[in-house]
Amino acid sequence: EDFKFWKTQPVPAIDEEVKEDGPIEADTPYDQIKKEPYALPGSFTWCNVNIDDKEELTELYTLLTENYVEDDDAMFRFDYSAEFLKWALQPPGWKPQWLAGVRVKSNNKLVAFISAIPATLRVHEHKQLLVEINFLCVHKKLRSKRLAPVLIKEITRRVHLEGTFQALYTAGVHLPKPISVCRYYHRSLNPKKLIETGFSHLEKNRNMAKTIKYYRLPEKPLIPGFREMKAEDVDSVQKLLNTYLEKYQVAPVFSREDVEHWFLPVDNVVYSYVVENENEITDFVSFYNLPSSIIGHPTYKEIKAAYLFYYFQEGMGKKYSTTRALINDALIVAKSKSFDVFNCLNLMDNDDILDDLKFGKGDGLLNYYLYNYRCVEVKPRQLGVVLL
Ligand SMILES: COc1cccc(CC(=N)NC(=O)c2cccnc2OC2CCNCC2)c1
Repeated sequence: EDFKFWKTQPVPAIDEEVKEDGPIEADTPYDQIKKEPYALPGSFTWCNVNIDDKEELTELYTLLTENYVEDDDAMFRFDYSAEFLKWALQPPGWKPQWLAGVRVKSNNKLVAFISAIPATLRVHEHKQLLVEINFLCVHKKLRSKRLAPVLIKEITRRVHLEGTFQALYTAGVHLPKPISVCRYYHRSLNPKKLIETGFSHLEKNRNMAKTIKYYRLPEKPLIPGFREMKAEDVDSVQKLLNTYLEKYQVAPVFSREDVEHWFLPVDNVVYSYVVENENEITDFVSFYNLPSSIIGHPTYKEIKAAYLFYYFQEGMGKKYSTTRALINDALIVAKSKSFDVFNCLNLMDNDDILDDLKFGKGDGLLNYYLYNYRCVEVKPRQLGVVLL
């Protein structure tokens, strides 16, 4: 019945009104942490998915591309690429035992997965070392065997063993208890394909020809000094991004290594740009490549989707660009790289530009959660953390 598992976990009750921030339970002393993995149903066994091994990386890719998150109408499924997964799962401080898989004993088939990566998150004034949980996936044929609770307990145990007791995660489903509830938005770049695949529909009073014109973008970015980020920019980006994110109530704090890993461009994975004028970086914007398979479509197989990642503007950001101009240049570059759609959430300052830049409201919500940490509710525009 409702939230049987979550009622056993250190998270606020669904109807609790959180009044102050803080851990829900104390750190577990090492000698009280279970040293052996949680029991799995008979024919399954735990493994660490070794994504440095090409075959195992492909096994993980295949599990996710066939069984991971779909949209509410089961028309699209995330299709994270193998290169993307390697990037997403091996940031500074990553641990092999935090890429937990479940295999069938008889044929060694990978049938479930969950991951944790380290991060530093500032919650109001408190800097919290925690993990980001992501890619929880159970093969479609093993649903309702109550495997997800076991995966969550096992990754929690493995994270506890490394001395970490808080986590951050997102989900489309409403669980006890979101720290923030965000809406998602889409900006058409290739409206013809999006309409033909059913991702979006023609607005009333706007035929296809008018729709193509409505979403048309320039060939090249408009902001003077807008260029790809490079290694020499890392120090400036780290300083200016961490400073910019201080305006949000909940936001990550990036080390220099974090900035190198998350923002130096990687073909087909992450795209990052800076605005440089008079030898000074004043603006930054990034987006990541997350295509979606189109389930059972005869002609189109994929939606090429870009997802807004982090950005900043120095000072009041009015010197060279506004948030609008900055995201607009990201749209222009994404279009020039043949993305079909540009997605984002209404967090950070995104809400200010959604209408002007012709984003349409998505049909769903993305809930943000903290594990073992009470946090007074955060409005989306006060949230500065973007997960993959
Ligand atoms: C278009 O293909 C889809 C395939 C699967 C699910 C969805 C809807 C959806 N759930 N979208 C989002 O969660 C989303 C929408 C805008 C921006 N970021 C998002 O999610 C990110 C962050 C959380 N992990 C998934 C990727 C769409």
